[in-house]
Amino acid sequence: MTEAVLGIIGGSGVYDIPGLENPRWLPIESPWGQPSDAILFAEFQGLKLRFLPRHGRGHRLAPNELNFRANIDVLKRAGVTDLISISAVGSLREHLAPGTFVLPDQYIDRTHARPASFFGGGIVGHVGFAEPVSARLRALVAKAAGEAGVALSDGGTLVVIEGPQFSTRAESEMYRTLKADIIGMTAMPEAKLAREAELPYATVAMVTDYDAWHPHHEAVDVQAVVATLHANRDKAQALVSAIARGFPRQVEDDPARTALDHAFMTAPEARPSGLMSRLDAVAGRVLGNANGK
Ligand SMILES: CSC[C@H]1O[C@H](OP(=O)(O)O)[C@H](O)[C@@H]1O
Ligand SMILES: Nc1ncnc2[nH]cnc12
Repeated sequence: MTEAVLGIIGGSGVYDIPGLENPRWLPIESPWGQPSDAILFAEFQGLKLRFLPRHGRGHRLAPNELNFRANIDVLKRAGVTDLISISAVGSLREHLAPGTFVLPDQYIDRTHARPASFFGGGIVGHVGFAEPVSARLRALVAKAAGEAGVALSDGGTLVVIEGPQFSTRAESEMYRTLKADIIGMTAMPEAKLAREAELPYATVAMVTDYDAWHPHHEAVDVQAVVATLHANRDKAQALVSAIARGFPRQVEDDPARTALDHAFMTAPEARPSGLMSRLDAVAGRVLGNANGK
């Protein structure tokens, strides 16, 4: 049996997790460049937790400046076995009012200027992504929300835009016609890279605004987002605590853990050794490590 290590990526407004045991911020180096910040190592009732503030402490990095590959790589190096990501999102549906939590089960990727894969440059790999969210993690989060008394809408499609600007009204209306339910700027390529790193992944989204489509609500601005984040801070913390309390202490089966079993096209003898060592944390299980293990 392997011990579970829960990774949490904190989004806008979430730069720390209070109430953890033995917290220590440890910088971790990555061959993929600079991650957003050091990782907060801690425990919670016997569960190992690793927390990374996506935009860095003090919110120094814009969504389009994030080094998503380094972030996923360092979380994997920190021993994370399961990854829950927290995001502030806009609502594209009347019934998803600000303050609502949503657990999307699908994404639409509208980002276009971010490195979105660990593979390429001599090692070609393709992972399946039809079901981008771990159904097991979603069920755990939904159960935790029930226990914490936090209302949560389970399922839905999150469209991810490049940002950092919010959408035009026409774009916002177009995303509604694409059947997207919520809109954000960071779940892609994060979710893709988590899958390539064989990490089960789920987004916990908190609705902060009605984006730009709603006839009776002002178009989104940062002030509105921050106000909703502050007003719902206690709920968000209660949800995170309940997730950690109920999280299994041992690793459970998940299809994401074997995502790389049949992913690589490149013949073993054609794989560049420099790239193999760069992939040691992400894909060492199937590629072997730099020492040829
Ligand atoms: C401050 S609103 C825009 C900003 O908030 C969201 O970030 P995160 O997903 O990290 O919570 C959104 O994606 C944008 O980056
Ligand atoms: N309306 C919106 N669009 C994109 N990202 C967001 N994050 C919070 N609200 C958002």
